Amino acid sequence: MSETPIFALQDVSFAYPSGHAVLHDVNFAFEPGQKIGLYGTNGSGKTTLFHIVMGLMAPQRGKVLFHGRAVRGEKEFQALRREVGMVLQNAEDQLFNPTVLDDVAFGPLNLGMSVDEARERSLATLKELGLDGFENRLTHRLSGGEKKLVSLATILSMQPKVLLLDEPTNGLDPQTRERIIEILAALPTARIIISHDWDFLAQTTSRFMTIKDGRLVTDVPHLPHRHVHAHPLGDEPHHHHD
Ligand SMILES: Nc1ncnc2c1ncn2[C@@H]1O[C@H](COP(=O)(O)OP(=O)(O)OP(=O)(O)O)[C@@H](O)[C@H]1O
Repeated sequence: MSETPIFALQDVSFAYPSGHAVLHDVNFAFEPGQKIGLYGTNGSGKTTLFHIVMGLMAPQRGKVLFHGRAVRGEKEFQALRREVGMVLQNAEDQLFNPTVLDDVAFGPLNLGMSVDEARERSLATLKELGLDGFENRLTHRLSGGEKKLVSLATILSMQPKVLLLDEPTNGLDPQTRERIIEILAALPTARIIISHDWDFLAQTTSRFMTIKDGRLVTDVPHLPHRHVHAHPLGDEPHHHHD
């Protein structure tokens, strides 16, 4: 192996306190530069996997590695979260400040930037996402699509090495979905994207993986766009716009 994975899961098993077992013996190493689409039926454990990587949930067995070393405790997970940014499924959960600028600058300030630097970084990020002039908008008054784009901005403003995106097109109007595709297709940042939107994944990632019966299946071929409807696996992701 040439480069140490940015993060890895080693023999990870997870069950909820209710006893509901979700992940069994998951082994996975995220190599620099990878762009992975993660699909799987509802409730298969995709979001749970993200939460374990971020240190928001602790597995009963196994560990999370960061640059090859086991992550122990909240302080070490904070270091991981400086390089791995998660965009939550529900934008409302990501936005908690009165204005867009406050939300987008929150991460950079947290990373230790000065107020001026954080402001500059935030304005540049908003501009890249086509959100010029949004800085003083009130977050709670934004449309659903605008909230989604701003929630992406709150993570991109920290310039993470890896993006974890949880169903980023879910519930979006077609225009915003297209904008998210354009943004992610142009962005070099490594990523894992959870989605049921096969066409979206084909345009924003270069390989697939899935969770089946608690096991992570990583050797899923990434088919060319035109073969979207001829996927050999039984449970191909479907489009849904609910
Ligand atoms: N706090 C919890 N307590 C008990 N069970 C939970 C809890 N959170 C999630 N689960 C269950 O664990 C399983 C995995 O959930 P998870 O959210 O990881 O699935 P997912 O693959 O992301 O699904 P979806 O596509 O619906 O978001 C589901 O059956 C879910 O109901």
